[in-house]
Amino acid sequence: MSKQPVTREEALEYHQYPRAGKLAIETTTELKTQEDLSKAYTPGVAFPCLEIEENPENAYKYTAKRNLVAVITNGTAVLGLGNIGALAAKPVMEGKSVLFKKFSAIDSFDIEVDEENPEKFIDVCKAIAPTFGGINLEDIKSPECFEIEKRLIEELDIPVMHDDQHGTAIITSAGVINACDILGKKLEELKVVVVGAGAAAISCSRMYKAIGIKNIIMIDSKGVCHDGRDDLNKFKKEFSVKEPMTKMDAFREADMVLGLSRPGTFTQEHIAVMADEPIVFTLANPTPELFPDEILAIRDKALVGTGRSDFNNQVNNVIGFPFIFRGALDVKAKKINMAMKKAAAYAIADLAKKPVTDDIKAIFGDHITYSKEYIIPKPFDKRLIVEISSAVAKAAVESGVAREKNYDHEAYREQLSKMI
Ligand SMILES: O=C([O-])CC(=O)C(=O)O
Ligand SMILES: [Mg+2]
Repeated sequence: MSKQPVTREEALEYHQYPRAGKLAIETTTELKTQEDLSKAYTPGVAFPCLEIEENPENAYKYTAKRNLVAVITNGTAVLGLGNIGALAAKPVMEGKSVLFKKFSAIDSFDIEVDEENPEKFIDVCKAIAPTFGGINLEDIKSPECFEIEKRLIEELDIPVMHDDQHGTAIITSAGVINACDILGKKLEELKVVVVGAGAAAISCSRMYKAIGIKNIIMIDSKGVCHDGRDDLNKFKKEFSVKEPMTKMDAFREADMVLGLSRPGTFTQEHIAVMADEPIVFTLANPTPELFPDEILAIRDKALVGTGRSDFNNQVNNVIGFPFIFRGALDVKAKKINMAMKKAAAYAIADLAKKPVTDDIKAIFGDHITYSKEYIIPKPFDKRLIVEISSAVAKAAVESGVAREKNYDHEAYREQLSKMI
């Protein structure tokens, strides 16, 4: 049984009115008089141009670069919809831009690049990079996404993050840390089945290892990734198990399944053979691998999370990218590194343990407390920006990737608390 709280008609209407799309551009300076015009445009505009020519750092002072992120895709792996192309990906990218603006006051352009060739795509990103303070890569298929991100990180001096990899890894790490805490399971003893072997799956599995999980079995569209297979790319090989086994074997007594694939890749029969109080994250978007009611019908003690806004435990990268970039931009970080990602994951996990604020209770009801039904903060929690962005900024400063030399943690937290 599937729940469809948002209808197609409602969603289409939302996108069509009051005007087509979800974004517009606004100006930040006055432009009323002839004098304003002379400052904003020629001749006055030449002065900041020359300042920047002399010292590129001045772009952070005289242009919108400092608070501007590009949301870039080529449309090759959009949500769980697959390769729907650059143009059809535009609503998702506009959506990400809206989230940047609403949740962390970051301006962004959505950029849909009709180019599947990784080298050419990298060239496009590098060529437009001067405009931006950061680049959020989105919905680019694997394995190409790994090389694209790696090269851009190496070759650009602004933070570049492929959100489907690291955003998802950070959030699901926070989720699994808290799920284990609540269920009394230990990360080191957890048996985890990862269904899907794309960008998010690989990145989550890497981060799970970094937080102490040892037993991971990865399943792609052909079955369990094991050493006897000759069709695995080097990323899947990182997680291949020694001996062949069936999907059902993989699920037997597993403590957790992380679904990052598409609807129907595992079923109630698989959930039925999992360990006591299984952790089930069905994160395919928009339609999960299995719906929560289908999971709970067969295992009423399961701890369930989806990627969607309409169920408990929304394990979605919206909790991460707006705040991670906020912290990175504010200390003019050159990169987003593992120290910053881990800091974000623990900040998210810790926030869920604190009592929720009245405005969250007003939306979701008084019952919202740290429990199986609430392991991850809600996207509308105003404390997210303070906790995550400050944790990321501090980690950037401490790990030596920040350009900002006078970072004051308490003052920054204070500033963040007034931002949204
Ligand atoms: O857009 C979302 O809800 C999460 C995401 O990045 C994806 O599914 O690709
Ligand atoms: Mg995505």
